[in-house]
Amino acid sequence: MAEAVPDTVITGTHDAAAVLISGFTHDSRAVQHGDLYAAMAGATVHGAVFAAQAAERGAAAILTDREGAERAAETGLPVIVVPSVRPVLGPVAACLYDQPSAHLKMLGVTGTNGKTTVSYLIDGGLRAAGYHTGLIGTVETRIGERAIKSSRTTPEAPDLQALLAMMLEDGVGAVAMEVSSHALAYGRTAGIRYAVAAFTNLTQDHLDFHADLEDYFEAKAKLFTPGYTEFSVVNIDDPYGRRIAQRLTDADQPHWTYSAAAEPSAHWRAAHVEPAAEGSVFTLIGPDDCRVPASVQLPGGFNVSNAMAAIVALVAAGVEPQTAAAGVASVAGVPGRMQRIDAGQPYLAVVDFAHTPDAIGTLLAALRPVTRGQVRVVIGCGGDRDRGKRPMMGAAAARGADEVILTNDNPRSEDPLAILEAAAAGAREAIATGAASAVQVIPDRAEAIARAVAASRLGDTLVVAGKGHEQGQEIAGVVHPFDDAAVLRTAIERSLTEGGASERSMPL
Ligand SMILES: CC(=O)N[C@H]1[C@@H](OP(=O)(O)OP(=O)(O)OC[C@H]2O[C@@H](n3ccc(=O)[nH]c3=O)[C@H](O)[C@@H]2O)O[C@H](CO)[C@@H](O)[C@@H]1O[C@H](C)C(=O)N[C@@H](C)C(=O)N[C@H](CCC(=O)O)C(=O)O
Ligand SMILES: Nc1ncnc2c1ncn2[C@@H]1O[C@H](COP(=O)(O)OP(=O)(O)OP(=O)(O)O)[C@@H](O)[C@H]1O
Ligand SMILES: N[C@H](CCC[C@H](N)C(=O)O)C(=O)O
Ligand SMILES: [Mg+2]
Repeated sequence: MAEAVPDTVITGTHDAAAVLISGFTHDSRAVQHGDLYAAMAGATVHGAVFAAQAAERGAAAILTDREGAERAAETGLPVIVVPSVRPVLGPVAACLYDQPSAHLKMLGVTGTNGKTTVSYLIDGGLRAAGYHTGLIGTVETRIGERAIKSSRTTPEAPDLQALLAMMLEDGVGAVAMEVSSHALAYGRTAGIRYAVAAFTNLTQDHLDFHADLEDYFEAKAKLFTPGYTEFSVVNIDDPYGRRIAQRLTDADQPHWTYSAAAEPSAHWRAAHVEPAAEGSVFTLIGPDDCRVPASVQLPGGFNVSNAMAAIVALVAAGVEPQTAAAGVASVAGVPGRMQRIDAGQPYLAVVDFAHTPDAIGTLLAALRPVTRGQVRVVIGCGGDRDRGKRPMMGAAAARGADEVILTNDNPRSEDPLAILEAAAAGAREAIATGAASAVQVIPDRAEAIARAVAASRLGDTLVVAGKGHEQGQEIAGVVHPFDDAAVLRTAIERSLTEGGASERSMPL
């Protein structure tokens, strides 16, 4: 392993060469007997502070930097000292698990919105092509039919490589995975080379982590360079996608562009798009006169774009276009994405994961044409995340919906009312400049949903946005069980039998 990492120093009283490592983790709380514990500098603490805990839990050795070396040595375990731990996590983990990704067809998806959706659609296409598949992303990790709950969109490198090793062991041949900008900035995917990577779009998010939009873009753009990916698939309806495509063209790197807006210069274009409440049917036109009848069971024009990303990525990975399209068409839904809740109510009720200004605008624009009455949205903004997007989210909601109910969405360590006020300020601004929307603030999410249900009438659309598949509401560091789909269903059922709703609300 030392050869994999330059400038490595091994210290300690043991014969390090003879130490057997059975696993690898960066979290002392997850150490199992025989693990190598990576003690790294974090934003809040240095992992070496937990070296003793790792040793107690049975760590076999510690990987750290100069700052952590002394504390690590105090455990008496062999210590491997490298200049910086994060950059070597990927290569070391890949080495310890015997380079699992080298034996897997890896397909990566990045972009602000659509990663989870496109990954599920790719998974459908891979299955149609006969692959035993792996899936890694926000909602879950799947090894064939076995699902493991995800805690991250893209796991830290030791966990990621361990998952890939489990997949290989299980006979998986191809993996669809989300690659977040955090992952690219931190090098979580180092040690993996993607056969194909797809770019969906880029709009404001995560500016708590990235210095600015340009920094966020450059993190995403890394994936479309030869060290990361062999073949790139890029949405040129998006201005940042056009920049990536231009770079690929300039560097003569293999790539395909796609456009749901039928941009003539795109390698792949959508034609004859027929949108419907249940999804869309379209024709995919590609190089060499390729014409493929395609469809996607997820409603909204943006899901035509997502379906194109998936089909084009699959074809780039060697799947026949018809098979790829059939596999994508077979995906019945993605948990918490445009998920319809039907409890017999006379209006459309949907749970969706829109939690960026662009996603909220896109979502509401997609729901308007299928709504005869009012569009009503229940939405909040996460705490300890990009503060700049909150007024933008409030404004997007006010511009797209007739009625907006602002409510809590994981306030985390922040004051919930301060977060709501930031979103409300954006909504007020939008209304002052022409948006015709009624906005109210109901901090308690279950109450907000009940109030929205009580207001809904025949032909309306009610969308509960921002939490999608999430199963918890994090308030002051405590995660309370909360499932939008279940709460919405119960509220609808109750309204159908009892009618009425709570009277408590706060004026905007
Ligand atoms: C901003 C970010 O990504 N932060 C990550 C970062 O945290 P940090 O630098 O603050 O770490 P720290 O708390 O100072 O700890 C330093 C080290 O001590 C270790 N430690 C800490 C405590 C302890 O008891 N024992 C222990 O070993 C930690 O594991 C870490 O290795 O390193 C930690 C260890 O790997 C991560 O858990 C943590 O992710 C946090 C939980 C997080 O919320 N990340 C989110 C924002 C994230 O990564 N999101 C993206 C994108 C989401 C999307 O758009 O889909 C994702 O890919 O999920
Ligand atoms: N192509 C798209 N363009 C704009 N908005 C989209 C697009 N695809 C999905 N969305 C919106 O974004 C939400 C999140 O979609 P999805 O979960 O697929 O994205 P993601 O990139 O995985 O998000 P995250 O970064 O949180 O994991 C959806 O619920 C929908 O409202
Ligand atoms: N991957 C995103 C999900 C946000 C979902 C939303 N419910 C929130 O809590 O802000 C994040 O961690 O920023
Ligand atoms: Mg995701």
